[in-house]
Amino acid sequence: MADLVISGLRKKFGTLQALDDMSFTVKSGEIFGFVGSNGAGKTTTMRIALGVLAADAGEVTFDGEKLDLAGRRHVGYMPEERGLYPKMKVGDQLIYLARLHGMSADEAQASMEHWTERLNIAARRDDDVQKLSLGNQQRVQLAAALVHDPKLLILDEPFSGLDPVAVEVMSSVLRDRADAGVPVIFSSHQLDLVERLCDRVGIVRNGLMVACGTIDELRRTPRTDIDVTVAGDSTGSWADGLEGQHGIKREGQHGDTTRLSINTDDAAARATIVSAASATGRLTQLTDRRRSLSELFQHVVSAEEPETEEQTDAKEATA
Ligand SMILES: Nc1ncnc2c1ncn2[C@@H]1O[C@H](COP(=O)(O)OP(=O)(O)OP(=O)(O)O)[C@@H](O)[C@H]1O
Repeated sequence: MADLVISGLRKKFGTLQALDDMSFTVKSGEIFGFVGSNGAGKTTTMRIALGVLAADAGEVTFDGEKLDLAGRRHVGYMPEERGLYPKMKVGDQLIYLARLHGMSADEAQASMEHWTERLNIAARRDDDVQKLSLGNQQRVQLAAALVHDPKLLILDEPFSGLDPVAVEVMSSVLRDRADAGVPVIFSSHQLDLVERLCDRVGIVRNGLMVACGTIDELRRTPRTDIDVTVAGDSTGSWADGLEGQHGIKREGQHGDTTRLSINTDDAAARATIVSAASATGRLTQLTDRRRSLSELFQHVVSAEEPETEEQTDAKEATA
């Protein structure tokens, strides 16, 4: 299996620990969404995978082999700082990049024609890159990542700044590549898009992968949100102090009907909620809420920082 495996990457910039034991796998044929707050360590991870930056520790393998210079010829990379030659024509530039990666002149020409057509920029082949709109430059940048028929795709925020049509074109290209067996990893802050497109998602915080899996796996957190609507109660206070609840949000009120969202980690809480609600008024709705990726993200990223050993020691010393 041609999987990309990132194991135990560590990277310090001065005193800043940008990556702290970053580990995850992107499987052959899947689209992996790499998300996290600004500065969480996504670009640093991708740069190390590509070899533009050296790690302090850890390794990156592809298809079971350490990803070295030879292996990197088979990677399609879209850097965060876009890297095209502004004064070169789109077609010439793509052919040049394909040739650099070892394609023959005929293969490079055919591949350039294929990708410029697929990405709807065929009419711009003879334009200098600098004359294109930013969105079209981004399409060329994706074509540059694809033109040498890579076996692995690493894309840093490929969707930022694209119009909805371009988003659809890029999404379908990534899905096709994944269907052809290519592992695809991309970073993004567009969580709706990540949720729609990705087979698996990794959420990074402070240089560490803190949650990783399919959206459904990520939803199976120990806690659930239960939406409850009760008629005959205009306060919603019936739920205050219920056993097993970790937070109550008032979602709405209409006349004497109140809707609450109760966050709970207790399997028995549902029964407690039903009996407390029924004792207050008429229970008209009770559903487990499916959290969006955006809600999961907020939950994971804003979770309390685990204490460091030093902090625990300091607390114990002052106790
Ligand atoms: N060359 C560098 N020198 C010093 N610090 C750096 C360097 N590159 C990155 N950093 C720092 O490392 C941390 C991780 O940065 P990184 O660019 O990997 O985050 P990111 O998750 O890609 O963020 P964003 O979503 O904003 O693009 C940040 O605090 C950043 O300021």
